[in-house]
Amino acid sequence: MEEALDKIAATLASLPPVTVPSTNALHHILAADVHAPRPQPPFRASIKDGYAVSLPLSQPLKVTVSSHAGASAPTAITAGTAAYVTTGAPVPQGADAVVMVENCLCENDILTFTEQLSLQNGQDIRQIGCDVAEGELVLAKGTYLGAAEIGILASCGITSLQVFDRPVIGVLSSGDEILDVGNLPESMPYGAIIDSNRPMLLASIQEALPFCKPIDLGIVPDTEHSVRQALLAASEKCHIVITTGGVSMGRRDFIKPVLENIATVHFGRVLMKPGKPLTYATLSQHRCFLALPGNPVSCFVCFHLAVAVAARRLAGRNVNQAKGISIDVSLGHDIKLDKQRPEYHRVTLQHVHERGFVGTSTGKQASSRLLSTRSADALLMLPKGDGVLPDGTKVKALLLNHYMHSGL
Ligand SMILES: Nc1nc2c(c(=O)[nH]1)N[C@H]1C(S)=C(S)[C@@H](COP(=O)(O)OP(=O)(O)OC[C@H]3O[C@@H](n4cnc5c(N)ncnc54)[C@H](O)[C@@H]3O)O[C@H]1N2
Ligand code: MOO
Repeated sequence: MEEALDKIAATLASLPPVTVPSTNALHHILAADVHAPRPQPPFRASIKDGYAVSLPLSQPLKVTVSSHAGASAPTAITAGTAAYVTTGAPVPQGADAVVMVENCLCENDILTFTEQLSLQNGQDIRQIGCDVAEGELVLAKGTYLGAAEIGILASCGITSLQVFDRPVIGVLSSGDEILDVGNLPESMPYGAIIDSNRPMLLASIQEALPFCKPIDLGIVPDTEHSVRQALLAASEKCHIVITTGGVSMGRRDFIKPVLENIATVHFGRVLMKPGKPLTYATLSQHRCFLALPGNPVSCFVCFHLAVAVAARRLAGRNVNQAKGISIDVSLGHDIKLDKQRPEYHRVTLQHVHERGFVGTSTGKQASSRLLSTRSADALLMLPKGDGVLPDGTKVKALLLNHYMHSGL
């Protein structure tokens, strides 16, 4: 599987940069460094509600100036005078420190102090540029733009910026037996199956890859002609086309032969459980197909492994970041290994004192049993082998909905 993921990461590249208004920048990845056009604060600002004074301190002082947040530049103070200042307000020239109101007594604009004060030069004053210097690099190329970054852009007064275009991912189900859940007949025909893959994958894109745009491509019947037409049409409007079903060895499994005909197939089988028939093909370094097995759980697992890598790569992540985040998890109970294939076992995670993250299996791991994905937080990456891994064994686990900032 590692090799397959490396292949996906190596054959795709970031989509071209586009300019977007910063109000639409959420979930994008920055395509160019952003520098602060002005310092913050842009003027010396008071940290407290109080009185700006010059040093050395004397008393009483005459309060000659009042400076509020948002006011225009206040008049300078001179020896023997002070300025009333609110938090965030400009500190007048001539002032060296601010004394907070709790330490002051002011009657008829005559200011005295309630205790002996030893003030440092600059005390309770934010100097110009102390938060952000003019020209400072505030967001580097490659940064994922979440809520915090949107705030930083606004605080710098940046209204448009260069980001990598968002990958468009189309989801197509295949199979004569597959029915749309929104359009079910009164009585279900014999052999019919409700399409759970498409709703699950469209939701997974929104949940795990919020930087992508999902497109519902519906259901295609099992004929070579319709599969071919559907894939060609989909590839015109999508960067990634996900298909589900029809990718194994059956007589009506047309996805693979069609892909071989219209694209470059890089692999058509992977030693993994579930997901063995996973197939990957490209049209260019910006357009690809990921043909996922029809079994619902295989679909779920292949999405979090293969589709996620492709999407992160197109969205601007480098080869290493595209692979997602795995953490050490301690098994909460014995787990039997598969003799033939490395397995991606669905677990919930709890953080337990002195044990760290403990993984508990979601139960029977059959690739048809979608309940094995219920509430799953991670995929344990189990090696193939004989026997069981005992309770407490440390195993790597891929986080399913992990932290965007540390690698997406
Ligand atoms: N002779 C072999 N047969 C199979 C092999 C093999 O190596 N040799 N591999 C098996 C493995 S592993 C898998 S996984 C499946 C994958 O088969 P397909 O991708 O061709 O999927 P289908 O046959 O179309 O469907 C499999 C299963 O999933 C149900 N399904 C399909 N689409 C949906 C959907 N949208 N929503 C819900 N359920 C869906 C379908 O009804 C079938 O039950 O192949 C094995 N066979
Ligand atoms: O690999 Mo299949 O995906 O066992 O069900």
